[in-house]
Amino acid sequence: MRSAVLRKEPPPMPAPVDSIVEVRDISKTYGDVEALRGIDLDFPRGKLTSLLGPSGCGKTTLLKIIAGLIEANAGTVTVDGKPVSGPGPERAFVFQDFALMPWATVMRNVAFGLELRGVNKTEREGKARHYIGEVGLAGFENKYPHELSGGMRQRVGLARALSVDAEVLLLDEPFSAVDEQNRRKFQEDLIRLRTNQNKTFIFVTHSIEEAVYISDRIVLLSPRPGRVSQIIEPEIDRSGDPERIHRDQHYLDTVDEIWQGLKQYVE
Ligand SMILES: Nc1ncnc2c1ncn2[C@@H]1O[C@H](COP(=O)(O)OP(=O)(O)OP(=O)(O)O)[C@@H](O)[C@H]1O
Repeated sequence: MRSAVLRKEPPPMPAPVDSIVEVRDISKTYGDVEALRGIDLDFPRGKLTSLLGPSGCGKTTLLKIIAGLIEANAGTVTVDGKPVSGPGPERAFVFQDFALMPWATVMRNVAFGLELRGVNKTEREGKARHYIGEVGLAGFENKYPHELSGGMRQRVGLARALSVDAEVLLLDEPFSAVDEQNRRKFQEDLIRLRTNQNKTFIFVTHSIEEAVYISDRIVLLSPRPGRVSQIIEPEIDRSGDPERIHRDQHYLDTVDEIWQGLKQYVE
């Protein structure tokens, strides 16, 4: 006799996430200030993850620990399974203030990372020219930083990070110093670059709208000491007109959901 018991199929195994950066139990204090406590995070390869949270929750600190620019008090960061003990060629940091050399042209600034690695002039300038084009600065190769707008200087910083072929790009509020128009334009460029270049981006921002608009995944940190409070995957369809996306109900609902979670921390 056949059993009457209906057996349920076991649930399908979730697809394994291919993480390029793994953060395990990271804590950081500055003197008496506890900035981060017990951070565990995986950053999927080829995706853009934003770190979002109230001012002072340790977003920049976490980014700099991943970059190897500052040391954690406890915990580990690995990139492709290798422990981070300082800056490395597989990671590039785009600074908030662009950190350009004022006495050097756009070309030299963009090629500088390659120059430091001993790449010959023809090769490094070829590569730099390609990325200058990718970030929309073709024709500005021989200009100096003071001849460029804030938005353009920021693009130079991004082109420099792209040209060293780092797999992971770490961006610390790259849009904070530019006007709204440039910000929108750059967000779109970043979405395009993420798709075309297949790089992993880790991005610090203050803006919920920006995080939802550009991110595959958003990590919400709680107020100091920063801990992971929520991970959101906005799943926005970015194929259409950016204006339409900004009015899309799913986009607006996601922004609101994050705001509801964050507003308790804002006086
Ligand atoms: N070098 C430092 N020395 C002492 N305290 C520091 C240092 N750097 C950061 N802090 C403190 O650690 C905490 C976390 O700073 P961090 O800049 O990482 O936060 P954040 O979330 O990026 O802030 P914001 O959103 O305001 O840029 C803050 O309270 C900050 O004042």
